[in-house]
Amino acid sequence: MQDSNLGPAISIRNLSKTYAGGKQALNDVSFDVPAGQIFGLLGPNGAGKSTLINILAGLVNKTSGHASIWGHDIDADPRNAKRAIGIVPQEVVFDPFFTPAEVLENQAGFYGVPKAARRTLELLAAVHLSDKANAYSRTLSGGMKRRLLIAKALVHNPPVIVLDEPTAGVDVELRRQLWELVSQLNSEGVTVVLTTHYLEEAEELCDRIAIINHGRVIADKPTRELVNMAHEKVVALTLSEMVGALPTHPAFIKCEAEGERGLAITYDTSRMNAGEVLALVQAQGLSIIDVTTREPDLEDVFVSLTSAAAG
Ligand SMILES: Nc1ncnc2c1ncn2[C@@H]1O[C@H](COP(=O)(O)OP(=O)(O)OP(=O)(O)O)[C@@H](O)[C@H]1O
Repeated sequence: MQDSNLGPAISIRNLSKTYAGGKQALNDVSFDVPAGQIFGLLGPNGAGKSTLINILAGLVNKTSGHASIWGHDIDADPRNAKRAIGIVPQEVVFDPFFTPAEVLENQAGFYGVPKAARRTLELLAAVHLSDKANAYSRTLSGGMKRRLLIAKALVHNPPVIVLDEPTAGVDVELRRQLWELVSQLNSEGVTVVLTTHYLEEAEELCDRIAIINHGRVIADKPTRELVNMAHEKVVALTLSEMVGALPTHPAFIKCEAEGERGLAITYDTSRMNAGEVLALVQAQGLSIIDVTTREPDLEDVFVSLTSAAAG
């Protein structure tokens, strides 16, 4: 059973990692993963996400700083820190001659889970693999293997699981299934950390998101707040006649003609609202016959934050 923990599920303080060749993969990283949440760790390729996960998993040694999992410091109490976390790796690695039930039994044995406390059939049911319990792993589809990996990470009943790019390269249907599985686990009380390249996935699933870039944390906020950081919106207008001179205003970030009678205005939402944009366009003598707007999304924020940090 899980021991109780009143603090964050994961706490990371001033964590740095420089690899033997001199590459600094993490530079003074600090953040908390609140217990009970789905937490997204985002960043471009090479940002340091895998390094961070591998440190938590005990597979890579940090250079300096501290990390604790469910209240257990990874240096002072590595045994309990490891027992508190289940890692779902990016790559699917199974012995093809074991069956899903055997894969889970072997993993339970590895963690020293007594036979009576094992949950093999329950876990297979949770990942919708009951009917494959005794099939060879090599006969499973890619999606089934990914689900089996999740069950494998759960055999020791960890309060925290980390999924490294769980939906990389999977089709839309399987992605939806995995999202449901993650949400279901979370609703049962498991804290979930996931890394992903799909911003839509992070926006849909995660309560909170940290963005890491060049080994540094450049944002760490509730998802809603992060998305609202994009102070840009677009109104697309269809005008009754050809656009001559494009309308201008200091709060317009961009104004572009689209086709013969279209106009796309990107404006600063901290300075005006859509109604004011329309009024300004009309005041410049243009007659509007249709309007659509586009909400900012996580991608807008991600691009602006990571490109700002690169500059
Ligand atoms: N074992 C290693 N030895 C030397 N450098 C490494 C090692 N592992 C990773 N790096 C370097 O550290 C940096 C961070 O890599 P890391 O794999 O943590 O990034 P990532 O954010 O997980 O990227 P990706 O999304 O591509 O997996 C990269 O520049 C990478 O080349």
